[in-house]
Amino acid sequence: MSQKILTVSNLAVSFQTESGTLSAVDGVSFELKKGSTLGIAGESGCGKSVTALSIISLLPKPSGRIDSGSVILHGCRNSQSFAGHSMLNSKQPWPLSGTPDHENGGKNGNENGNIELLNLDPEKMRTIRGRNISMIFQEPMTALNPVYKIKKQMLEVYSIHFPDMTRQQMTRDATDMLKQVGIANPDKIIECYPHQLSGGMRQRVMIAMALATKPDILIADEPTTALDVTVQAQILELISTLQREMGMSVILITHDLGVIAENCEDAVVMYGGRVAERAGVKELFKNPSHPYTKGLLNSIPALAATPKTTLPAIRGRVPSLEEMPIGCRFSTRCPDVMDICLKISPAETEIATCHFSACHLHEKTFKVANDFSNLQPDK
Ligand SMILES: Nc1ncnc2c1ncn2[C@@H]1O[C@H](COP(=O)(O)OP(=O)(O)OP(=O)(O)O)[C@@H](O)[C@H]1O
Repeated sequence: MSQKILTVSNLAVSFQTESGTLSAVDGVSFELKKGSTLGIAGESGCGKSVTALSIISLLPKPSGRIDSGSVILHGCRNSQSFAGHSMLNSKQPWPLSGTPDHENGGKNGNENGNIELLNLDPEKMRTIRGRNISMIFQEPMTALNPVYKIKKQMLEVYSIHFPDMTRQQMTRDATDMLKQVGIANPDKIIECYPHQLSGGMRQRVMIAMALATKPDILIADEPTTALDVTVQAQILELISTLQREMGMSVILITHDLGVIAENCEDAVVMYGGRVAERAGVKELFKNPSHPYTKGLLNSIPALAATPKTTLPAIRGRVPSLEEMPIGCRFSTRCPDVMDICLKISPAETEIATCHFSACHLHEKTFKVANDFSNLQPDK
């Protein structure tokens, strides 16, 4: 059984808007295994980014709010023990388990180094963010400051997390890191402004910044969407190489199931802010069960398909949060919709070992993960 590094349980997030309180993420649960890659897939607006931002407390304020749930970081490193080290020179992954969380004072953590990240003190969350969990975004220009050189922005990461390092050490480590992400002339590039670099180079710089602290977990939110196809493949390959070298765990967010198939061990398929299906990738692709997953898979073009083949698309579009249907959120587009789907949200059902689907079609056949007898019609 693989060791877990992150457990998300029943996460619920809402936004306060002019139309009222809108539920963006509702009862999302999954586990990230140590050293592995978990893919989160789904169409635009299904709650992938909101889930990721909730994990590191970066929901837009004040509108975004975590209503309930739990996010546990397992085996959190004690940051005191490595303050001032030049981490890039270490060939070993940082110890991930058994370190007591002294910093946490026992408030959100325990003696196994498990930390509840929701409602963590903002100061402590800042330490976790970057040091333990880093995130890279779809469009690096939104994360890089256009008016500062790469050097200033990279050194800021070091000075926040390793205040004991000298400026010289920081510059050396930053340059090494740029080299590690495949930038050929790092001494020159570090003196550039973001706009002087290509999209692929900027994304590499973002990855270098995110990995400068050798985080335990990297969250990559559509890291290649803004790039052309060849650069996409290079960036995904780079992430997976660095993951192996650093012993990192990765959450890879994408709308592309092909990317999930090639890069992930486990996958979560989200729809309308809920988990439709989750399983190991091999199992998911071999035995897709939720009508939404089946629809997504059917719409992937096959290499062997004849030209002009019409792909079966999922009818309709993802509803906005204001118009989300009661009952199953996929009911308005589902080819297998039944009466019950219009009234009651399906519970997650374990349809095979570690393979969960939230669909009424499966509840009668398989053991329901939650107690179905207590389910009430949605209001
Ligand atoms: N600040 C906000 N205020 C109100 N609603 C929001 C806000 N941010 C996100 N949402 C809504 O939350 C839902 C989930 O958004 P999210 O960005 O997580 O989707 P996503 O699956 O990541 O989509 P994409 O692939 O387009 O990034 C969407 O309906 C979105 O409109």
